[in-house]
Amino acid sequence: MGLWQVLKSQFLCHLIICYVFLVSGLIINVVQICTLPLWLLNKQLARRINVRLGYCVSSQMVAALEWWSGTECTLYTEPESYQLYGKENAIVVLNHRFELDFLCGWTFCERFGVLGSSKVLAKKELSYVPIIGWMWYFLEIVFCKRKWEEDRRTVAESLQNLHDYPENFWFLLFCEGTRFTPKKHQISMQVAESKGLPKLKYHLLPRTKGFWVTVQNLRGTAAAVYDSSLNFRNNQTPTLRDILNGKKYHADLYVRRIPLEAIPEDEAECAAWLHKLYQEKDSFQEHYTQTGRFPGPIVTPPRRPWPLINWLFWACLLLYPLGLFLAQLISSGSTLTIVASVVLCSAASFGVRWMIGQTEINRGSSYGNKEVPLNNN
Ligand SMILES: CCCCC/C=C\C/C=C\CCCCCCCC(=O)SCCNC(=O)CCNC(=O)[C@H](O)C(C)(C)COP(=O)(O)OP(=O)(O)OC[C@H]1O[C@@H](n2cnc3c(N)ncnc32)[C@H](O)[C@@H]1OP(=O)(O)O
Ligand SMILES: CCCCCCCCCCCCCCCCCC(=O)OC[C@@H](O)COP(=O)(O)O
Repeated sequence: MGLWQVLKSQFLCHLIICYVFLVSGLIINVVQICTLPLWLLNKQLARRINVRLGYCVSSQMVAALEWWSGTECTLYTEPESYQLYGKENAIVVLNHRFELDFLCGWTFCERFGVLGSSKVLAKKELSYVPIIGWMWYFLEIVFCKRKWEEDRRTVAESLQNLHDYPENFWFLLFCEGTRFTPKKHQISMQVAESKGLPKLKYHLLPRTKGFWVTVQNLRGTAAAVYDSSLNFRNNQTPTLRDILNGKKYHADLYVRRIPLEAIPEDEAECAAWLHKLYQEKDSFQEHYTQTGRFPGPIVTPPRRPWPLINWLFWACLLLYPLGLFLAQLISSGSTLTIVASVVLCSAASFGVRWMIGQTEINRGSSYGNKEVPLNNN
């Protein structure tokens, strides 16, 4: 192991990265709150400002993946489709198997210039996560409770608000609704069987209602669905902790562009279309398992320097006052101040651990884990 690699695994480095993320994130949350009056005066300007503020936060995590861990991301797609990425609004359908799938998604958003404006249909619980969750309110992220009776109205309304969004965006949908575990897979395949649908090997059975409501409400706003399949080389399943430790991975992403007009408007037909899509996605994963690659040509966009520059900017801004504060703290010799600082640091460290825990599959929700009465035809 080289010296640089040893350095990356040091707790002090993680402390610095987390400190910069935490403090800059909270500053950005405060600035976002300050943009509230602007929403009344000039909504489009407020949105554009928030896109850039959001970028300052999300791109720090992208920088950790691309520059700190050095993870490589390869894109398999048709060159004609590649020309359009980042230049139109799109609905992205991605498999949900990895703790880092959202971060790989963000990386591609960054490379195509839509990171600040990227959106997702996210579970409501994520809106309470400090910094990221709070930031998402201002980025008009669509939250759902995963209870269709409650979601059908709120999700449709939030999607309608995106009609006049001033920047190109990608709207991410994890149609599986939860991350893959063997138990959730087993239960969802029982549901598939009860519905007379073919079994999937690499995916959970997709939930079709969110997809239908998204497509219907973004017709005229989004031009296409990007059917995306992610995998990591050598069967690896990286975690956010691995990335903080500077471990390098190689992600492969396969994207097919499907014009939105190709998707049926009728709810039942749209559901059938999505089930067929997931059967195709399953065959792409099988191809990957057999051959170690996805079908189609490779056209990988290079990583860009902006996430690193953004991180360096915040690091310079925030590490200097921290150094001054620590020097003063030590020279003051006040036990009370020292104890108060230690308590504050411990609370912050606990907070970061909790946030990282949100990305871990073994701390995931029980959604899709419960046996359902199988009375569907
Ligand atoms: C190109 C690179 C990528 C670019 C990336 C772009 C942008 C990045 C932006 C941000 C990144 C941040 C990422 C953050 C990640 C956060 C993601 C999440 O939070 S995922 C969880 C929330 N999202 C979803 O759940 C979406 C999918 N769900 C739905 O669509 C649901 O329908 C719903 C709208 C949420 C409603 O939920 P509900 O539970 O009420 O679902 P249903 O009504 O659909 O369920 C009943 C239905 O399902 C059948 N059923 C029952 N059990 C199961 C089971 N175990 N598996 C499958 N199906 C099941 C049941 O029979 C009913 O069937 P039917 O519909 O026929 O009646
Ligand atoms: C620069 C790097 C600094 C690192 C410091 C720590 C930062 C921690 C940030 C945490 C950000 C969390 C936001 C995104 C989390 C996405 C997790 C996810 O994918 O959600 C899962 C849901 O889809 C389904 O949930 P389950 O039903 O599987 O349960």
